[in-house]
Amino acid sequence: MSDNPNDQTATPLLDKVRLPSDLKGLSDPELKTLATELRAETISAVSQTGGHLGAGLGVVELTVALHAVFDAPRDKIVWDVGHQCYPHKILTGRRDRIRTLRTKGGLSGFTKRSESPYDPFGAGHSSTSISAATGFTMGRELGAETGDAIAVIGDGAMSGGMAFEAMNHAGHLGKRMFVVLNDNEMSIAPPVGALSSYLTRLYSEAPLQDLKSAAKGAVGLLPVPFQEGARRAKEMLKGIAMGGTLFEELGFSYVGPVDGHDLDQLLPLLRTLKARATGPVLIHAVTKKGKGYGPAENRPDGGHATAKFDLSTGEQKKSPSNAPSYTKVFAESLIKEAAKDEKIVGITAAMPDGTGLKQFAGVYPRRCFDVGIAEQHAVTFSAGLAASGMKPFCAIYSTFLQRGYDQIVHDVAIQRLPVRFAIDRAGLVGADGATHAGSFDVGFMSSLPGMVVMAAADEAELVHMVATAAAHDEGPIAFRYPRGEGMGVDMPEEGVPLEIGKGRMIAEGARVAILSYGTRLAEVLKAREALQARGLAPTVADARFVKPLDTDLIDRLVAEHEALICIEEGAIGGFGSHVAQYLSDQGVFDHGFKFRSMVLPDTFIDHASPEDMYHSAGMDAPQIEAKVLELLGVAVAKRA
Ligand SMILES: Cc1ncc(C[n+]2csc(CCOP(=O)(O)OP(=O)(O)O)c2C)c(N)n1
Ligand SMILES: CC(=O)[C@@H](O)[C@H](O)COP(=O)(O)O
Ligand SMILES: [Mg+2]
Repeated sequence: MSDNPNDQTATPLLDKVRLPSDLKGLSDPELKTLATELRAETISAVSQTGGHLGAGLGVVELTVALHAVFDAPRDKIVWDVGHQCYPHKILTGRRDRIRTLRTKGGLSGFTKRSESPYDPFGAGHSSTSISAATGFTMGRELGAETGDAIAVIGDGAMSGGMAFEAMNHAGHLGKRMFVVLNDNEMSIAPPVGALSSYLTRLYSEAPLQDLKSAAKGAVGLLPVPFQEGARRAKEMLKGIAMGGTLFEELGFSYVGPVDGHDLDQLLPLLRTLKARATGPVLIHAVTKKGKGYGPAENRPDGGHATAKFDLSTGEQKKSPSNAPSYTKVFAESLIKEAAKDEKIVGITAAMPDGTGLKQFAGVYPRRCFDVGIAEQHAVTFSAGLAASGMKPFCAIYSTFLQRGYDQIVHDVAIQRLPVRFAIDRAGLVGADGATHAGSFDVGFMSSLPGMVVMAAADEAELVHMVATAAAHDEGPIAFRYPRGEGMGVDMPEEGVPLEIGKGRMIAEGARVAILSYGTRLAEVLKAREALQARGLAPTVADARFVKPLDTDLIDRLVAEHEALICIEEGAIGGFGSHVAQYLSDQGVFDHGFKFRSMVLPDTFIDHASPEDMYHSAGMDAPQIEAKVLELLGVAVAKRA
């Protein structure tokens, strides 16, 4: 990168690499140097962009080894979650754009098929890679023009149910494919449960430096005619032990544990496997999250995600906050409610920090459960708790709750069990992009009979919604709130349960009424101010509930206005659709009443700042103002 030979970020070898094919001519010592440069480049890039750092640093050597040995894009390297793929992006023709990561128009922070042929499968959510790799494998068996499939999956992701479903199937199919288990003994938080202890046991009982047992079982991978070659392979497999009964029972040959930072082990191992493996193989690589960058290694989460930071100190450049985050407000409110009711418990699926339940666990450790990356289990576990008489608050990001939908329908809603769903990261989340957008929960929760569904317009409302959920024992209830800071409103001392199914009037106006659901209310009020300056101030109300709908409020808005606009941070099929259904049932449209519903467009919106994303969705204050003017037939000059 730099011409200065003293510059620690000088990357002379990496500068010569544009595509994985450029690695083929490099010697093993050169590949080691390349790994050092790749790590430096990754750290330098993320210091300028922010993003997922620790996971990528943990797979630098694996990335180099996989690209040196396999032939992407014909061979399909499938990164689980995809948050560790920045070094892979640098080696696959995207280095020139790596400093655009997660920004508008820039590279995605995850693998993405539309971005590169070297990303054979997109991700963002966990535990999908083995299923996808099995699909590629069977495609090849059925004649598709594709090479080997290699899933690279972390120990956290491996604990997700899908990973086991896929291992079970792939083992049964018995076809040649590879799973690299990248075991850094970390999820975002410390990993949960028996699988984690099992993996640790595998390498504590067969330490990495155990050379004798290393090559022993590798012969088992090989077809009989290759036994002679196998003896030579043994030599190459130094440092590798055999074990992993669990994986073997599932039908995989287990190879490992191997030091995932040692190219002297990784390269010969992968070369041998590539040359000789006949069935499904699991390679257990032991790595360190944040490897090679002190500030990341020393963080309790291995530097999982970071804001932009100072390269020399690792100090993050976070903008000062003006208000508490919604997550914090949720956690503090739940702690207060739990002090009054010992039946309240918290459930998170591997996101104790992200959902604020770590704070709750600090006060009520016995009443908080991290179930690991297992959203389906989290929902049904909550249902079981509710059936036992407890009051579970199941706190899951909107996007990850999608994975537990059948459980919400079948285990919670049909049985009318009072599970409280705290739906964080509702709406557009910004840099994580479309895979992490919380766009669909309003629709999928509100379509369920008996489900009470709320959205907080600000952080004070959230406090009351936590209290409402705590008090609601009649059936399931959900409340949603966005990522990031609140509005900076005055906070109540204590939450007061809201009347179920009742909204609130915010500002009286004339001709047009805007009924807002969720935190777009702030933009609506900005639009109202602009319209007021034109003498056209609309009425503004906050629906609070999509289910049950406040039909009294809607009736009043219809009776007193010539037009109604609904707005929400969600996709088609949510709040606006419920209101439209109600108005249609009432025959309101028969009399020419004007109605508009402002929802997210029917498209997946790419990563950008949340403000940019809402602008491209047509949902910021000037766009709301324009919608009102259009409804009133007031002509205005087109905005850029
Ligand atoms: C379905 C789903 N739930 C939760 C997450 C949030 N998440 C992203 S990465 C991660 C930890 C993954 O741990 P691991 O697979 O061990 O990878 P590492 O970060 O340690 O490399 C979690 C919980 C997710 N992406 N998808
Ligand atoms: C990769 C992943 O799924 C998580 O790390 C996610 O990016 C966290 O999002 P928040 O930053 O909103 O907690
Ligand atoms: Mg891990």
